[in-house]
Amino acid sequence: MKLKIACLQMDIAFGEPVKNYQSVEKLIQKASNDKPDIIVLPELWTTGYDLTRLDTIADKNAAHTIKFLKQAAIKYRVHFVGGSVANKGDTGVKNTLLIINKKGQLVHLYSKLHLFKLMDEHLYLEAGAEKGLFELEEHQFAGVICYDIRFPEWIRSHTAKGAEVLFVVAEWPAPRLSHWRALLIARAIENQCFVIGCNRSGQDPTNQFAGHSMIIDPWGEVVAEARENEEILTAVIDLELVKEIRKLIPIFEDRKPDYYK
Ligand SMILES: O=C(O)CCC(=O)C(=O)O
Repeated sequence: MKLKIACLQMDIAFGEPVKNYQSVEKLIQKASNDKPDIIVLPELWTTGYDLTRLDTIADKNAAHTIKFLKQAAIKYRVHFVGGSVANKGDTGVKNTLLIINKKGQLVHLYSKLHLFKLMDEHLYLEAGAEKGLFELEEHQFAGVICYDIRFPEWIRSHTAKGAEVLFVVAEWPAPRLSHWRALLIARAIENQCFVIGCNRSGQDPTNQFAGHSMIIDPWGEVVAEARENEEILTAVIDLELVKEIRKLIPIFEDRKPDYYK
């Protein structure tokens, strides 16, 4: 099955959800001219890293964002890996990835498991407890968030269950661009899966972000890569390639998980 992917590599207005919904609405409309199957948004796209104000600006139960993406999914007949948003629940705020299908149904929610202490996430966010696995069009996919890609065992726990594409939504800072590129390519090669990394561009009061969203095939080849500024990055991926490469070098059959404990 072939899928056209569009990553919305966008700048994010710091702590201004209303502005961000408006710019995302325009970007979705623009991306839709190309008739993508899946639109991907970056991490914390409604608020950015305005952590000290998250409690007031987070979306209660992600309800507003879910409604917004459901309407767009139906209007443009497109699936959303809807980036992550600050999602306020009863016990605190989580950094939650939203998967909405083209019928406008909420398919899955995944909240970031590994909180990034270098950016104080652990002081303002609650970690999630669910996996990032989800199904669209009868195929298995996985979605994770930014720092999660530094935990290959977490990613493997998804691909070992059949995920053929790994979506990574991020606010990855520019000083570690070389890590972003190397880690995404490594995750693609070692898991023999497509990796779609959707990063933000621009800056906030403390960070310059890297951009460089990437679409990587299961052989580790970079199919498409954005530069540092706002851009809609598009590519068609063919899931047959996952099957072919997993057959050529059958790492999932050759694994010895009993020895890895
Ligand atoms: O791991 C890194 O270097 C960046 C992680 C990050 O920025 C995040 O998880 O938000």
